Amino acid sequence: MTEHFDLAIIGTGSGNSLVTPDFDDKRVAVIESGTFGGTCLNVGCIPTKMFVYAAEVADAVRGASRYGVDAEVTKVRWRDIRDRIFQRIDPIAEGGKDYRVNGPNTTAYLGRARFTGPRELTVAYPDGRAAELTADQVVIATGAHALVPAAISGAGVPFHTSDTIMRIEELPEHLLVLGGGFIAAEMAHIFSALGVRVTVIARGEKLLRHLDSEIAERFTRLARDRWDVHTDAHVARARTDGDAVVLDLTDGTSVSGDLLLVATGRAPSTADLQLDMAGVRTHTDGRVVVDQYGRTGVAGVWALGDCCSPYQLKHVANAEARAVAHNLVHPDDLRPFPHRNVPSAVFTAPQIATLGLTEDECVAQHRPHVVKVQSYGDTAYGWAMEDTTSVCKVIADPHTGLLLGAHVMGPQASTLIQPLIQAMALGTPAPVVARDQYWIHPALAEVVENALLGLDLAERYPRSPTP
Ligand SMILES: Cc1cc2nc3c(=O)[nH]c(=O)nc-3n(C[C@H](O)[C@H](O)[C@H](O)COP(=O)(O)OP(=O)(O)OC[C@H]3O[C@@H](n4cnc5c(N)ncnc54)[C@H](O)[C@@H]3O)c2cc1C
Ligand SMILES: NC(=O)c1ccc[n+]([C@@H]2O[C@H](COP(=O)([O-])OP(=O)(O)OC[C@H]3O[C@@H](n4cnc5c(N)ncnc54)[C@H](O)[C@@H]3O)[C@@H](O)[C@H]2O)c1
Repeated sequence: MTEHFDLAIIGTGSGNSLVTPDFDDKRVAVIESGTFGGTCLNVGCIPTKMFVYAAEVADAVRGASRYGVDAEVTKVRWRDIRDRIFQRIDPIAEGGKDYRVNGPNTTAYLGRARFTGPRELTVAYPDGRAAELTADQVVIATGAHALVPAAISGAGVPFHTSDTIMRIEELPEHLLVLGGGFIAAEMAHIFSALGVRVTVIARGEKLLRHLDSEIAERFTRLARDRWDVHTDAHVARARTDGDAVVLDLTDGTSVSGDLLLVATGRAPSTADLQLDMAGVRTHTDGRVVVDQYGRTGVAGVWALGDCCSPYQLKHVANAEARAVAHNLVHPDDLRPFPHRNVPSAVFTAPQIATLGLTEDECVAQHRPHVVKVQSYGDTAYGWAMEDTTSVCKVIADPHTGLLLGAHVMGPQASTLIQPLIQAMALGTPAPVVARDQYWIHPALAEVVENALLGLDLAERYPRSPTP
């Protein structure tokens, strides 16, 4: 029997938040083929950052003697670290599922959805059964999944992705990380801080190539001190040698380790949705085509998050979900996806946060710009930390004083960048941000204050009256 709903949501990551009070007296189908709560909660942002915290504690202990405090890491209890994390997360996912299964206005379909018509779906259950449903409105929120290059998947070698590596039973001695992006940098940090030897194999000439090139270069230099980093490296063949996984590289060298993590990007999970049956179009990379409001072009069919977004970031997926939640019930007052000035952070060591244009992009776009690179080490808190490598780089328009970009690499970068995110969001000129508020002395935030004051803009912005 085909059931009919007011709203059907495919995917319970950010999609789960669409069941707002607006639907209290409506019928909502929530469809999930994996673990309730999606990537961020189960295999993404949250567990990785809980591991990162443990990694930072271990690194702090190792670096303590610099401050005259002798300490050492005598043991890493991997299973305890792992279990602290998942014993907290797993019940949340389970509770989220129960809430939808037993919700007064929700029906949970725990299987894989595909379209059979514009607002018609089949859900295939793991036991082979299937259910049919229709809905007035359907939201595609199916996220993305790890991409594994054919050189690995076709070779029959054992490998992990970020979906599985956080639940392993024992730490390896030597981890190979294929990729040079977000996940590679975060996982290399976690595992090396926990005592694992790490080799990173990246096809670019530097790690984290999406960053401002000065930051990426500085980071790659620091990474080489901690990990065995192979750049410009391409896998010709993957094989096993006893218990070891071996990657033969095209330059004739080989790397070998006892565990392989593949972190080579994530593709939108849209291939098996039969979107053509609904008339929903996709980009060549598989992302659902949507307009600025999340509309697919097929009446009543929407999309949000990693399955359609140019940003694979949870704060963006959540912001898109807030827009779609509004748009579903306000067809005459649509809210756009907030895609301007999207910040991100890589929780590696050192932490990196980024916002807006890179210096290279300013040059390429012929944007007049001024730049200041402020070292943490030139501020009082930086002295306390004995910091020699961390920086806050700000880029501004010399005519308006408005920030064009900000790039912070060092401790607390993801927090330090927040006043710069606010300045860009609110359109506040850099000198105004720097001068028209207090900066607590001698807090680390003085790095940001000094970066802004160091921009060559001062003449245009005389000090405003004391607030
Ligand atoms: C290791 C890792 C670390 C990350 N760290 C961060 C971070 O620190 N900060 C940050 O901003 N972002 C981070 N991200 C990215 C972030 O997790 C994603 O951008 C975000 O979770 C995407 O949310 P979503 O709702 O679009 O998709 P998801 O959360 O992936 O939800 C999609 C859901 O749809 C389900 N599904 C898929 N297809 C079907 C189908 N056909 N039928 C039924 N259900 C289906 C899936 O099982 C999944 O549960 C990280 C990602 C990873 C992998
Ligand atoms: N802190 C965060 O916000 C955070 C953390 C993790 C993941 N994420 C999100 O998840 C996405 C996926 O992460 P990711 O690290 O897998 O992707 P990524 O795009 O950040 O990096 C992919 C890396 O793999 C390399 N690569 C791609 N194809 C390859 C191939 N065939 N062979 C060898 N190398 C190849 C790329 O050159 C790049 O270095 C990120 O783009 C990010 O949006 C965010």
